[in-house]
Formats: sequence, structure tokens, C-alpha cells
Amino acid sequence: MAEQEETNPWGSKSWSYLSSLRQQSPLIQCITNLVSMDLIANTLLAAGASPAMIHSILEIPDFTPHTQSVLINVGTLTPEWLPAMKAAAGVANQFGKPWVLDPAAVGASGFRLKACLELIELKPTVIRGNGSEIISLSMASIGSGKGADSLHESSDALEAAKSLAKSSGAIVAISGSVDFVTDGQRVVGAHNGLPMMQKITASGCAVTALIAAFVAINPTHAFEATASAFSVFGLAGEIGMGLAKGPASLRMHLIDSLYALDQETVLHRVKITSFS
Ligand SMILES: Nc1ncnc2c1ncn2[C@@H]1O[C@H](COP(=O)(O)OP(=O)(O)O)[C@@H](O)[C@H]1O
Ligand SMILES: Cc1ncsc1CCOP(=O)(O)O
Ligand SMILES: [Mg+2]
Repeated sequence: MAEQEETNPWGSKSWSYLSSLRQQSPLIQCITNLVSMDLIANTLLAAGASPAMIHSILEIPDFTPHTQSVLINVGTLTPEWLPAMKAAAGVANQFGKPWVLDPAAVGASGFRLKACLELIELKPTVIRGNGSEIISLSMASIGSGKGADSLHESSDALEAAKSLAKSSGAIVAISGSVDFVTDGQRVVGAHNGLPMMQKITASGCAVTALIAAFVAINPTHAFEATASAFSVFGLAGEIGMGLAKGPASLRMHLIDSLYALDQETVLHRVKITSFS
């Protein structure tokens, strides 16, 4: 163990987050898009967390104070949902809970962009998007993506991510072939995962939910929690692909692999490197 910690400190960090998640099973409130609800709930359950898709504004004052973290994802945003998202972010802040923003398809419209910029004013702990989403947010402009899909490599969005992290105070996370995490100064890249994961709808939403769960374990170390969540999710995909025949069976085997991940595999196969 001591030797592993020296050779792969991120492996032991990631294992520590995952094993604590399994022991503590934090309650994660998810206000998320209609496409992603099932995959997010199953991802969180397989990882050891307790998901609750509770999004009515009428329930937020009673429910949100009892959560350990809140996920807000704007993938199927309508004007009716936005006040609930803002209320949940506000209650999370009031009660000192971390909250995580997924700006899904933020470049699709001015309405969505304005909503995300207003949510960012409410100080998310982490913002996780694909390359195009992070570029849209950082430049406050629409049209950079292709709906929910990215037209950019994650590395194309690195400077945009640093600038967004500095202006917002959030940890900014970009998914892609390498998943980058930055606080505006430090940058690490998580190298686990495989391209087939892009063919599972809501896989990005699911990794954001896992980030929300890891951040719940240690809100004061959101940078480390985010990088670890990226690698653990990617590793589950890599192992799942060994049994999968395509995207549909990968979805199933990724969830099974996340549930079954053991210490040795995490210690040896998590790959996170520094870029700063
Ligand atoms: N080319 C790739 N190689 C390895 N993993 C990838 C690749 N593209 C995406 N992923 C993984 O797929 C998941 C979803 O990422 P992405 O497709 O970028 O998000 P979104 O669905 O929000 O566009 C992440 O866990 C990411 O690491
Ligand atoms: C297809 C789609 N359309 C609106 S939200 C959504 C899901 C997007 O999920 P992800 O960003 O994880 O690919
Ligand atoms: Mg997305």
C-alpha cells in the first residue's frame, strides 16, 4: 500500500473516495434532464450513493437541507424548472452543501446560456461540461456545440476552463478523450475511459452526478474529488467494455463494473497526471 501510494497517489485517493462513498452513502439531490434520470440514478446507486430525483420548487425547502450534495443539469430546461434549480442552489449554499452544475447543451440557445450564467452566479462548487459547453460558458456565446454533443476536443477548452474557474470560483471539469480538471491554476488530466462512452446518451450527465457524489464526501477538496470521479467512471467503462458488444451492453456493464470495482484495480489502473 505504501509503495502504491508513492507510485500512484491518485489511485489511493480515488479508492479512498469510492470506499467512503460506499460506507457513507450520501444523499444526492438530482435536478436533471429527462433523458438522464435513469442512468444517473443507477450510476449513483452502483457507486454507493443514494440518489433522489426531486425537482419541485415546493419540496426544496424541506428536502434540500437534508442532502449531502445537489446536482443541477439543464439538459431539458424549461422556464418552469429554472426557479427550482435556483432555489435548490440557494438552499445548498445556505446550508453549506456543495452543488454541481452540468451545463448540458448550453450553446443551444440564448435562454439556456442566460440560465447557466445566472446559475453560475449562485456559486457552484464544480462545473462539468464537454469541450464545446465549457467554451460557450467561458465566452458567454451560443453556437459552439452540436446540441448536447461536443464539436471540440477537451484540450481545445483548457484555456476557457481556466478562465471560467477564475471568474466563477468553481472547479471546472471538461470531459473528453482526456478529462481535465482545473481550479484556474492547477490542471490535472484523467486518462481513463474509452470513445464508446460517447455513444451512451447521458454518460456525461452520469459522470457529473458521480462528481457530485464524490464532492459530497469531501467538499473542501472538490478538485481531487472531481478528478477521482472522472477516473473511476472511465475505469468502470474500460472494464465494462471487456464484456460489452456495443453501447447498450456497455451501459449495463459499466454500471456493473462500477458496482464491483475493487481496491487493487483502482490502485493500479486509475491514471491521472498533472498538466500544470
Ligand atoms: N474519446 C474519448 N476517450 C475516452 N473517454 C471518453 C472519450 N470521449 C468521452 N469520454 C468519456 O465519456 C464520458 C462522457 O463524456 P462526454 O461525451 O465528453 O460528455 P457529454 O456527454 O456531456 O458530451 C466521460 O466519462 C468521458 O471521459
Ligand atoms: C440527448 C440530450 N438532449 C438533451 S439533454 C440530452 C442528454 C445529454 O446527455 P450527455 O450530455 O451526457 O450526452
Ligand atoms: Mg453533457
